[in-house]
Amino acid sequence: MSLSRLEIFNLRIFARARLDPVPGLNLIIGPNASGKTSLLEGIHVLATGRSFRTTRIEHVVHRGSRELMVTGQVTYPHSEKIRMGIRKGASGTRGRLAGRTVRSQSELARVLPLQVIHPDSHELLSGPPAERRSFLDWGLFHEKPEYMKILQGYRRALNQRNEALRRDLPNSVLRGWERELAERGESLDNYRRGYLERLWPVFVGLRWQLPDVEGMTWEYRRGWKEGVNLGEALASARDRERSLGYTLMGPHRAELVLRRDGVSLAMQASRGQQKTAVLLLRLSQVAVHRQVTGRSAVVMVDDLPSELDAERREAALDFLSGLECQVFVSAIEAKQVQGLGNWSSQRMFHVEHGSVREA
Ligand SMILES: Nc1ncnc2c1ncn2[C@@H]1O[C@H](COP(=O)(O)OP(=O)(O)OP(=O)(O)O)[C@@H](O)[C@H]1O
Repeated sequence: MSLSRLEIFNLRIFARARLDPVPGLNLIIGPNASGKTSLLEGIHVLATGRSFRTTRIEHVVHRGSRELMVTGQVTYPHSEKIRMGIRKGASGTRGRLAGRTVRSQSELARVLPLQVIHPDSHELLSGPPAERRSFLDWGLFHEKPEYMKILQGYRRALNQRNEALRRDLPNSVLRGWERELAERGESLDNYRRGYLERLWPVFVGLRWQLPDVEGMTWEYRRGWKEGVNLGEALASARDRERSLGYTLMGPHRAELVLRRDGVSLAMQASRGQQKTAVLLLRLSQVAVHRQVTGRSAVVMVDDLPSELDAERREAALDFLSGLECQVFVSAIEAKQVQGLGNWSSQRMFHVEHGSVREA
C-alpha cells in the first residue's frame, strides 16, 4: 500500500502543490526554507490530522488563507485505489474517505499508517511517559481495531472518577467507575504486554544491525503494582486520591523505561544515542506492523543527513527497502541520500520557494 498522489493546498509556503510519489523511495530535495519539511508535514496532516511541528494549526495554514487542504490517493498492491482528504482551519476539521465524510480522523489514520523521524524524534525517549504510551498505542491502533475503543472507554471512566474524587462523592459512586476502570485497564495492560512480546524478537534482531544500541533493553511498568488487581489498587488508593483529586494508578500511568547497559537512555544518553535508539524502536515497530497486518507503513525522515550519520542511514534504508515500505526522505542535496537501499522504484522531487517538480 502506498500514497500514489498527494495534493496540498494552502499549507505553509505552498499555495498549491501536487506530486505522484512512487511506492519505493521518494527523495525530496531543495535548499533551506524551500518547503521540504512542509511537504512532509502535509502527508502527516493527511494521515494523522496533526502536524509533527506544532499543535497550532493556524501556524500551518498558508498565511492569508482560512484553511488548508490535503488530498491523497492510496493504492493497494492489487491496484485498488482509495481517495482521502482533509480540510483544517479555524472552523475545525473535515475528513473525507472514498467519497464520504468521516466521523473521526482515525478512519484516515487507519488507511495510511505513518511513521516519521524528525529533529524532535528523540522526545520519544527524553519526553514525558505519554510519549512512550503513544508509541505502544500506535502499534495497537493499527493491529487491533478494538483497542482504541477500550482506551477511549477507559479515558471516559477515568475522567468521571477524577471528577467524583474532586467533588468528594461517596464511595458507592467511585466504586461504579472503578469497576469499569479495572475491567478496561486490565485489558489495556494485556494488549500492551502482548504488543511488547511481539516487538521484542524484532527489536533484538535489529539491535545488532545498528551501532551503539547493542545493550539496549526495556522495562515495562504497567501503572500499578504487580501482583495486585487494578480494582483493589484503586479501592486502596481512594483516600489519598480524594485529597489529590485525580487517579494515581492505572494504564494511564504506564511507562516504558529504555536502558542501555543498565543506564537510563532518557537520563544519560547523548542526543545522538537517543536518536539511534528511537530509530531502532520505530523500525522495529514498522517491521511488526508488517508481520501482523501484512501491510507496510509509510515512513518519512525529515532532513535525513542531519538526523542520521552515514552508517545509520544505510542501515535504516536497507531495512526499510527490505520491508517494501514507501519512504519519503528530505535532504538539501541529492548526493547525501542517493544510492541507499535496494528499491523497486525511486523518484526525486525538487522543491523551491514553495513549488515542487519531479526531477
Ligand atoms: N504559515 C505559513 N505561511 C506561509 N509560509 C510559511 C508558513 N509557515 C512557514 N512558512 C515558510 O515556509 C518556508 C519553508 O519552510 P520549511 O520548514 O518547509 O523548509 P525546509 O525546506 O524544510 O527548510 P530547512 O531545510 O531549512 O529545514 C519558510 O520560508 C517559512 O518561512
